Amino acid sequence: MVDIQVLGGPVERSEEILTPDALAFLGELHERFASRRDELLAARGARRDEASRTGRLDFLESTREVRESDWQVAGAPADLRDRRVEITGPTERKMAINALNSGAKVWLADLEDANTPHWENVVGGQVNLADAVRKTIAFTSPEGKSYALKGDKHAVIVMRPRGWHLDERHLEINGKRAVGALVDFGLYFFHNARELLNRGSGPYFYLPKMESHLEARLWNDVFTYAQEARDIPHGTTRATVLIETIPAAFEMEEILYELRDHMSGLNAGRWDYLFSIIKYFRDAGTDFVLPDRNDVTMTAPFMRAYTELLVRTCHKRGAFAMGGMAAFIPNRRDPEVTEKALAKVHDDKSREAGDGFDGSWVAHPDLVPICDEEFTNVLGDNPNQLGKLREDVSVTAEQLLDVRSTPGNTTAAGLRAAVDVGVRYLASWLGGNGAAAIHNLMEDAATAEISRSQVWQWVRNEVTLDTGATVTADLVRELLADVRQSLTDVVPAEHLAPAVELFEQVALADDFPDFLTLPAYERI
Ligand SMILES: CC(=O)SCCNC(=O)CCNC(=O)[C@H](O)C(C)(C)COP(=O)(O)OP(=O)(O)OC[C@H]1O[C@@H](n2cnc3c(N)ncnc32)[C@H](O)[C@@H]1OP(=O)(O)O
Ligand SMILES: O=CC(=O)O
Ligand SMILES: [Mg+2]
Repeated sequence: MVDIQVLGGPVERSEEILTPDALAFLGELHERFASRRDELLAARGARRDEASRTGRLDFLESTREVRESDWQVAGAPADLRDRRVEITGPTERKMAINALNSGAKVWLADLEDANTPHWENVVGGQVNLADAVRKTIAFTSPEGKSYALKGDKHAVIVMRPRGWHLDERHLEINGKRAVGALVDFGLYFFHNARELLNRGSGPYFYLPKMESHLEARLWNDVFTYAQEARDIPHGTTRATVLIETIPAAFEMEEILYELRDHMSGLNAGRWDYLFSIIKYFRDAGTDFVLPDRNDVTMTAPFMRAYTELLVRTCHKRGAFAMGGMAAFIPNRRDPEVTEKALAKVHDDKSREAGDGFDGSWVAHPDLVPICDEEFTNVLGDNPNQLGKLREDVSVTAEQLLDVRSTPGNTTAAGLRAAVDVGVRYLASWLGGNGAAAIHNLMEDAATAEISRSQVWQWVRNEVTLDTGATVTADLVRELLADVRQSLTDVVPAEHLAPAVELFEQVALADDFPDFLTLPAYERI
């Protein structure tokens, strides 16, 4: 008998989500899969240490057969054949309605990078998703503005659960914290899979931050079990996997293969990818030092290698290739900011469409028409460009790892920006907002990881700035004090002090903390 304890406080309508049957389903998932999750997390560390020591990663010899044999992933379900524009965002009620009404083909309903896993967000997000699936979702803002779904065409919901590394401490299963990914997946699947199928859609997921095909195999086994247990036809659950860690870039084909019955595509999650490179090669010396974050664009040679390989690999296997997030966001009160953001997003989406991606992401409803236009320019009447095989592309391990050729500078302004943005974002995250507009850019857990890991990397490598100063822990502490002072009237006091402490912890610890959300979670 599985012992399940709900330790989280009351959340409105939680009794509709945390039903005895739903909790029993979570218990079954944990009995079958939680220990495998633990083993896979342990394996990550060993591989990372080796890569960090040698500065090398390569395609796996043990899976050569998978790369060289002939196979295809399952065909796309009808409502995922055209994914030219996808809007991402947290599952907060008003934003959920705005996303569904935005004109995007897909809403990536995010319980991950854009979400603080406060218990209210975890359970409240599931309430909102259940209403969104049933199209009953409505909301009245404190100012009295009413929100409801408009018309009869809404974005298809693709939910993103937490990555494998995060636990859910408000649920204990057999005396241990629950696995965040299984909680998010399990509750959504339990309450919505059948309903979605009855409505001509299905339980669709974005799967984040995986580091190997064995982690994809675990997801595939979870899907297979969940379908059997809930009497849902095999293969109706679908995954789009984010290739957003450097080891996963070496296992794209293997990941597609593991999930082939449930596969929808791969996505180029550029922000976590950059973070992962810093993390993986943290002790591999100056060859992996990245310049200022703003200098690292998608045209850097190693980023071109990654995205080109992703399109080539997906289309060879019949899977969708999905583009990533340009962080520039419009500001309805500032036309100049908006004009700049629209131009940047045009460029980004135009390059992705030209490269062969089948669609891409935007962070804001006002960007939906830009992405739509750029993809429609290339797709015309076709729903996707799976037929564009990109046989011209051939990418080597050296090209994927060629960080050294990235043009850019390491500047004092870049260092200060990393500290400033990192602290502001952590304060927002602690306050319950996992996505925030900061200096006209979208910031979320992935971009914040870059800020803090870049500071860590520059200290570790004693990087010289444009001013001639060397980056040291003391210099960063001085900056942190200065940034803290400058934010006293900007950031609520209750979040500022913990955000500063947390930033210092994740940017200056001797041993690189794996994820900033791990220590941050202990503070909420
Ligand atoms: C690296 C990655 O993983 S990227 C994916 C994860 N990140 C995300 O999903 C971030 C998504 N974007 C957002 O969360 C938001 O756009 C933010 C936080 C960056 C900016 O939000 P705001 O400051 O509220 O923007 P703004 O004031 O311009 O919003 C205008 C309207 O658009 C809505 N809106 C803005 N972004 C979104 C969105 N992504 N989805 C739905 N509605 C949105 C707002 O709710 C607001 O609605 P209202 O007029 O009815 O009040
Ligand atoms: O999840 C997306 C990313 O860029 O990270
Ligand atoms: Mg990410």
